[in-house]
Amino acid sequence: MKITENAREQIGAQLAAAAAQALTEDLASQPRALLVVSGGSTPLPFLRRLAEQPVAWSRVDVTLADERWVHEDHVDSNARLVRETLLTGRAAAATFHSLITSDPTPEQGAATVAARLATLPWPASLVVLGMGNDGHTASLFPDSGELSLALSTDDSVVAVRAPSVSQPRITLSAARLHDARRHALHLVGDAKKAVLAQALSGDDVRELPIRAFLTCPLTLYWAP
Ligand SMILES: O=C1O[C@H](COP(=O)(O)O)[C@@H](O)[C@H](O)[C@H]1O
Repeated sequence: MKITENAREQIGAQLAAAAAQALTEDLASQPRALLVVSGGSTPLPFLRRLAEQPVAWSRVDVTLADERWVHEDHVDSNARLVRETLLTGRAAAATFHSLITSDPTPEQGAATVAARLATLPWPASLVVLGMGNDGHTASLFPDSGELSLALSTDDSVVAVRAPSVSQPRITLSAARLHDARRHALHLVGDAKKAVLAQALSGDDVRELPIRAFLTCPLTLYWAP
């Protein structure tokens, strides 16, 4: 295994241990706990490791920070990623809440998804955010016409279209993503480290939407 792969496995394992601890702590004083995870490529080692953790998974709800509006068996589906990595082994007992409906567009499905999310035990025990090289997190894209709405609305979810991505998306709003006891930012690679440094040195959220979460407080899990 290469050194970077090893470091990425290790940081994924550290985040998995922290997520398990957060869920276990909260489950000691509440009947159910909620975990919000991100999609994309970065979370794979984290989700695989988390699936092995000893948590009372039958009392855990899991949902996503955002989703591409594709069928759940599509290669780009974040739900598929969660089902194939996290919802295996011990964590198969968790209850997953998808951000997708059978509606043809996220605009048509958003109300159904919001109603689904309203049944979950907020605040989440942990929201795990990722970040793209353009500073987007969840589906809060700098070039999206819906960015201002997603940053300001009290609604749970927002349908998003952005020139930089091919598929329509649905994202938890900034307000909903803030509604957690703990936040983690999971990044790999020097390019993302540089974007984070840039985000920390300015304050225009529309330029780098990750800035909306830098004061959560946010625990950084980074590997080269
Ligand atoms: O599109 C997305 O991108 C970011 C980062 O993805 P990665 O592949 O670079 O890890 C992710 O956090 C977000 O949830 C996802 O939908």
